[in-house]
This record gives sequence, C-alpha cells and structure tokens, in this order.
Amino acid sequence: MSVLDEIIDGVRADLAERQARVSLDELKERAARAPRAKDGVAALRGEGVTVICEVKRSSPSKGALAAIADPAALAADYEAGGASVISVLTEERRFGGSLADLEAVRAKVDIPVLRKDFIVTSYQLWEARAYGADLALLIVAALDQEALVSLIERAESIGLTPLVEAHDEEEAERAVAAGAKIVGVNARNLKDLKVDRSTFERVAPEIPDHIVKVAESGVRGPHDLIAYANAGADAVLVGESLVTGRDPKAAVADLVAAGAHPALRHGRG
Ligand SMILES: O=P(O)(O)OC[C@@H](O)[C@@H](O)c1c[nH]c2ccccc12
Repeated sequence: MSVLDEIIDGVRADLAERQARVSLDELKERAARAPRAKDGVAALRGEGVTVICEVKRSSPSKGALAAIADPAALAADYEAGGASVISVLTEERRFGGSLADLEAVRAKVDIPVLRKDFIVTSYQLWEARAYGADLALLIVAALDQEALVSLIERAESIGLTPLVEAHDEEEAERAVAAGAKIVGVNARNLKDLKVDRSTFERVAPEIPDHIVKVAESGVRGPHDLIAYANAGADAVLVGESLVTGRDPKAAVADLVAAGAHPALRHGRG
C-alpha cells in the first residue's frame, strides 16, 4: 500500500467518527454562519509571485517539525510578512493538524485560508467552509476523475475555491480537464515521499496560462522561489522551511521580496 493510501485509510476512520458526532445539516448551518468566502484566485494572482504559507507541525517523511503551540500567532506572522494565503493542515495522524487550528487561524487573519487535508467526500468540504476556509485542497492522486469533477463542482457551489494538486503530467491533465482554476504541482511524490524540485518545470507546460500555477514543496528560501518562478509558477506553497526557521515573518518577507522582483515578470503567465 502506498503512503497516500495509508494516510487516506486513517483520514476515513477519523472522518467516520466526526460524521457520527456532527450531522451534515449541523455543518451546513455552521457554514451558513461563517464569514463569506474570500476570493482565492484573486489573492494568488497578486503582484509578482505570491506566497502560500503553511501551518505544519509534522509530516510523514520528517516526523515532528515544530510544536506550534499557537497556530494563529504563526499565521499572523505569515500575514505580516506578506503571505497571500495561509495553508492549514487539518489532518491529525501524520501532520498533527486539526479543524480547531483552521478555526483559530481563520479568526486571526484577513487573507484567504486553505484547508489542507485529504478530501474524499463532500462532507469534508462542508467542514472546511464551516470552519472558515476559503480554499480546499483536492489531490488528484486520491480521487478518480468522476469524484474529482464532482468535488470541484461541490466546492465551488459552496463558495470554496479548490486548489487541485498534481504530481505528474497525467494528473495535471486530469486537473485541467476537471475544470480546476488553480493547479498545484507537488514536488513531493505522495507515493514515496521524495522531493524532486524539477517536477514543476516538467509538469507546468501541461497547465494553460489562464489557470493559476502553484509550485508546492521543497522551497528552502528565495533561490528556490526564483527557480520555480522562472519555470512559470504564479505562487509557491511553503511549509517546512518556515516552521523550522527562527523568524517566520522575516523568512516570508524575504520570499515575498524575491517574488516581487521585476526580472521575474517575464516568467509569469
Ligand atoms: O514543507 P514543504 O516542503 O515546504 O511543503 C509544503 C507543502 O507543499 C506540503 O506540506 C504538501 C503539499 N501537498 C500536500 C498534501 C498533503 C499534505 C501536505 C502537502
């Protein structure tokens, strides 16, 4: 069984517990009271290369990364550093996240928030909206095409913008065919957890220019952002290097400054 399959087994078990506790109707009521969803596409199409900053306590490949006692404070630092979107991992078993983290971050920042999880049912989309997310991750490798199309449609119908994640050319084609407006290319292969930073430049040509292209994973600092930008990235998604660094706000500001450099503009769609 691949790592992705193992993670999804755990996600489904936790999901079944929540579904037994909280009815879909209850979630829908909560979603109706949530602040109106913000425009994720507009946020990522900002000036220069935009930066999505992730609240990430641990990962399957590295184990514990950072304790992050106050995820909202970290998110506020990211926002102050110039982040365009905050990504909050809500998967509990491998990434140490929760819906409570999502809720706390939402209450603290004004920029759009992404629910980062392994979404396999529309119940999880309703949860995302109920806890204040504006965007939700959908992983192509975790879904057949029919499920991908229907989750994209459902997400949009409840005001969420899907960020559709691909790992190779074929998955990127599926994301585009399914109607994604934002496609992420993850340099970390969820089958064996290896990072290959050349994935983005290989896969990006499959994604038409009207779609926002996000380079995910492996950004250690401005030089990696610049390489992704030159390969056509409109945005980068950064986790580990920010949560393990000493000064997340300054690290984000350095990335944003590199992404704003006029010399990069030609590389963008
Ligand atoms: O910590 P990194 O290498 O900066 O990567 C962040 C992000 O791309 C990564 O956490 C991620 C990308 N896609 C995912 C899907 C599920 C869980 C996690 C992820």
